[in-house]
Amino acid sequence: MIRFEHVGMTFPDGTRAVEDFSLEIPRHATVVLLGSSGCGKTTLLQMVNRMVDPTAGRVLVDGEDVASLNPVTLRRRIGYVMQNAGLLPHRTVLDNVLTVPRLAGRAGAAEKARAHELLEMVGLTPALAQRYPAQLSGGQRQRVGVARALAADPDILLMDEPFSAVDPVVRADLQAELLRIQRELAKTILFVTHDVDEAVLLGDEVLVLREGARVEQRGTGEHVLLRPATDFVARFVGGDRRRLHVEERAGTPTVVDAAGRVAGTLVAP
Ligand SMILES: Nc1ncnc2c1ncn2[C@@H]1O[C@H](COP(=O)(O)OP(=O)(O)OP(=O)(O)O)[C@@H](O)[C@H]1O
Repeated sequence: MIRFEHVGMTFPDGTRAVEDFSLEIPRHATVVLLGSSGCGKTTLLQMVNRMVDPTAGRVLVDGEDVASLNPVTLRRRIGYVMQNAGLLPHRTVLDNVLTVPRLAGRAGAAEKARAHELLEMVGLTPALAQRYPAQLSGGQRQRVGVARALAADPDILLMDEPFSAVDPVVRADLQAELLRIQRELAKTILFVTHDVDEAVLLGDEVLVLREGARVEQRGTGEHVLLRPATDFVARFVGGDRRRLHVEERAGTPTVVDAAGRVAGTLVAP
């Protein structure tokens, strides 16, 4: 469980990245922070693993104030997947996945076997384990990033626009893979994106943010699409340009993609 209690962040240069933000993310849920560039999404995410310490309020992980926890120990408990994967270039794929176990002094046969399992889980063939990041495609690198984040078996995954640097087809594959992994592993996921379709697809709950991490709307993705609470949300989720839209099917508001396939039904919040 992750809980933000009235957090604020004013950087030393006076930039007020987060004004007053509160949120509780239940265990095993995926919550998506959706908003345009600079609205404070990354700052919020990084408060959870103490890459940023808020200047107001507090963040709790499983009931503990993260400010009271050692940042290094905390980060080993929390998986972090960033844009462009952030792999170590001079380490093989396998070694990259073993980064956290190695830091914790546990990179024996059992951890190596688990790393191979994780690579398979994210859809990579065993032959890739000995390659270096530069010898992989962007999509493969992102998969390694996800495997690395899972290697310490964390309860929490922080994902900061993890799929934004790949083409739409690879992106759709990675999203499907994440949904499958989440069904199997049931992590608590905080996911940042500026892609509305991605937010609707992945989020049990979606928060639409604007500058200062002000919450314009929160609810299921379908609700945000069907009933934008403000003009800002309506503009942000667009109308005609959406791949996903809502239409009435057999009396039920149904989310349909551009090809007419059903992506979900609307459930009251
Ligand atoms: N170290 C810093 N010092 C000063 N301002 C900062 C710092 N880090 C971030 N900011 C500012 O805080 C605001 C929020 O930044 P943040 O990276 O959280 O936004 P974001 O929503 O994640 O954006 P993006 O989608 O572009 O990654 C921005 O105005 C940014 O310029």
